Amino acid sequence: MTETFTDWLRQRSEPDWTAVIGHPFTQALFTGQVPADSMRSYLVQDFQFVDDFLALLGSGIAKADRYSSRLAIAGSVGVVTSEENTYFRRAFDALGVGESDRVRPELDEATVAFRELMRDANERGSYAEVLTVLTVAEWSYLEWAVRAPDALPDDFVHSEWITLHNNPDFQAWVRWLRGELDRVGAELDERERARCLRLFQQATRCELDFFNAHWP
Ligand SMILES: Cc1ncc(C[n+]2csc(CCO)c2C)c(N)n1
Repeated sequence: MTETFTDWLRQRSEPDWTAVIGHPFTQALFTGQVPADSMRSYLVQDFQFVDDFLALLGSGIAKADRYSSRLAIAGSVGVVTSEENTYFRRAFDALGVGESDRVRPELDEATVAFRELMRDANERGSYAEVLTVLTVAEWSYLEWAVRAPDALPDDFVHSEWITLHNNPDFQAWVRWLRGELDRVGAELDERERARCLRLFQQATRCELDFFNAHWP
């Protein structure tokens, strides 16, 4: 049996990985039972997270080793800057989020930690390291979202946050990201693989802390 690089990374990031993809915040989301205050603080912080994530996608485009990879990453940039963006605006309107919390909220500790990890990968990381952080963020979100039941909550703030992360285009993007990291990972030496593993574990921990920060 051949284990892929991304399987290897995930297996060594337990128990945190499983804690992220079955987090009570996501369970409550499935039934529309995340309290409005938690949903508001989570989305306000996540909007700031997405800003750094977008910068990291740019770093991936710059560092990619071939044209087809740059194109694939550029395609996902379009998603972050269109659909994702209107979701945040509409959700902020529905939740009564004021202008300052949309533009420059006070950042939680968990948001700052994640931002620092992403900025570090952006400024100093190799292509493989950038892909590692992107893969944790996208793959973990796909994994919780595909666990959603068929019947979604009525409130779009809850239901669209689920469908943004389990729709076929998003699944294809995560499949591409994993395949890309598997391809690049196969060429790495032991030291570089170990660096990716450390980053994968740290990013998974950041995901867990991010949910925990908005869950009582
Ligand atoms: C803490 C946190 N981790 C991961 C994601 C997932 N994610 C980050 S940017 C983006 C846009 C699509 O590529 C998606 C789905 C998130 N939103 N918040």
